[in-house]
Amino acid sequence: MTEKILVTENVHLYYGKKEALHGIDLSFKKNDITALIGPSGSGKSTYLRALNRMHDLADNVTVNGTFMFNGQDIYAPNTDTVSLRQKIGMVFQQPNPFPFSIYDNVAFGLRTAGHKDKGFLDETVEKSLKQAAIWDEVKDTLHKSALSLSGGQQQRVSIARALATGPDIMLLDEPTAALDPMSASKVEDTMMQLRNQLTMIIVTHSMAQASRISDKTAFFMDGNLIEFDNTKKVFLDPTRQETQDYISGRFG
Ligand SMILES: Nc1ncnc2c1ncn2[C@@H]1O[C@H](COP(=O)(O)OP(=O)(O)OP(=O)(O)O)[C@@H](O)[C@H]1O
Repeated sequence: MTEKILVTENVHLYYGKKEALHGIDLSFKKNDITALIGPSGSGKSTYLRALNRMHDLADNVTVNGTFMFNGQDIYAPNTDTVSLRQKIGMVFQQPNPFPFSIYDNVAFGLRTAGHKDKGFLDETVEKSLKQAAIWDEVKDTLHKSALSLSGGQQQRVSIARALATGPDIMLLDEPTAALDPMSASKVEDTMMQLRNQLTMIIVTHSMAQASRISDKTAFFMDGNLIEFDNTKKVFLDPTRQETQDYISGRFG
């Protein structure tokens, strides 16, 4: 049996009275990379943000449905959202380092979780920056401000920060969209290197990126999941006409 790390069923989400997701059923296999694709406004980011309860921070959002992470109910009233987000980390479109040093950025989640031991922090910061494929570029400047780095480097530091707390799942919302092509390709390489180490769910507008890096692709339209399958199948032989039209650039 294939192991599903995250199972969502019948997900409905409302912004005020407006229904943005109309009953999404989507499950993720451990260590798969899944691309969420679809036209602007189709609900990809809305769905992604529901997976680690980012909508809790807004007061007009209602989320209904089942969200099970390793058999645990993400929306159970006793869920600690800080530890949830350490296990289901997030990387955003705009690199968002804190105005601290590179080291302090990566150590941030560990310190929040109460880790103080310098040896442990040093080791984990180094390991995370290596995993995010940026160690060689920053190892001599760890105490410089993260804001002094290029956009692509900042994005890899953001990935390292998310990795430091040992997530099982990483949510990435258009992580390369704000970067120049060279930086985008480095961030994409980083994701490829993380393949098999954790489960990744990535929202992307780049069909080329989705087909290059993902195992599975989910196509969203108007708040509905239209098609979900192996990436090759979705791109080469989609079942639904809407998917075909979207990937061939007829709309979106
Ligand atoms: N904070 C919000 N308040 C009200 N409506 C919202 C909010 N955020 C998104 N929406 C609406 O929810 C729907 C889905 O938006 P969402 O951003 O999830 O789409 P998307 O597929 O990620 O789009 P894009 O590719 O442009 O990022 C859209 O109709 C959008 O206008």
